[in-house]
Amino acid sequence: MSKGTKLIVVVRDPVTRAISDYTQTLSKKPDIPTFESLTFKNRTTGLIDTSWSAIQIGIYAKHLENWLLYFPIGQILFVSGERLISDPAGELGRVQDFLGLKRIITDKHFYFNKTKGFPCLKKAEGSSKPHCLGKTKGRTHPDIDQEVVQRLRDFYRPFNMKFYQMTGQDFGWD
Ligand SMILES: Nc1ncnc2c1ncn2[C@@H]1O[C@H](COP(=O)(O)OS(=O)(=O)O)[C@@H](OP(=O)(O)O)[C@H]1O
Repeated sequence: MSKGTKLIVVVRDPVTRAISDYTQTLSKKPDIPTFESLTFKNRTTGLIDTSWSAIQIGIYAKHLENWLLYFPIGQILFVSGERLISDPAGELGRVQDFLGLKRIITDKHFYFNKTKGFPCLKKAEGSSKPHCLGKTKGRTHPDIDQEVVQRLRDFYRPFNMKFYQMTGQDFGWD
C-alpha cells in the first residue's frame, strides 16, 4: 500500500457493533450460542472473552495503535457510524473534504425512509428511483440482557476514552 494512502474508518459504539456482528452471524448460523454466553470467558467472574472477534474488533484504541505504526493520523478519517445515520450528508461532507473533493453530496440527496428506519438515497446512481441499503443492513438486533450490555459498556469505556484522545473526537458512546 502506498505511504500516502488515505484510510476511511467507520466506527460505531463497540457494544452495538458487537451485537450487530452477532446478529449477522446468527442470520447465517441460527444454532450458535447466545450473545450473553459468548461474551464471557467466565460468566460468574464476569471475565469478558476478548478473543471473541465480535468483542475484539471494538477495542478501537488497540487497533489504532497498530495502524499508527504505518500511517500518520492525518491520513485516517474516522467517520461516526451513528452520525452516518442521523446526519449522512454531514458525515459525507467530512469524507469529501478529507478526499479533497468538491462537496457534491449534500442533504438534497437523502431522505429518511420510515419503513427502513434509515436514511436512503432519493435517487440511486444511474436511476431516477429511491434506493435504500439492502436487507442485510439495518437488521433488528436481538434483545440482550441489560446487565451484560452494562458490563460491556464498563469494559469498553477506558478503550473508548483512549480512542477519543487519540483521534481528538468524542464519539459519545456512553
Ligand atoms: N442508511 C443506512 N441504511 C442501513 N444501514 C445503515 C445505514 N447507515 C448506516 N447503517 C448501518 O450499517 C450497518 C451495517 O454495516 P456494516 O459495516 O456492518 O456492513 S457489513 O455487513 O459489515 O458489510 C447496519 O448495522 P445493523 O443495524 O446492525 O444491521 C446499520 O446500522
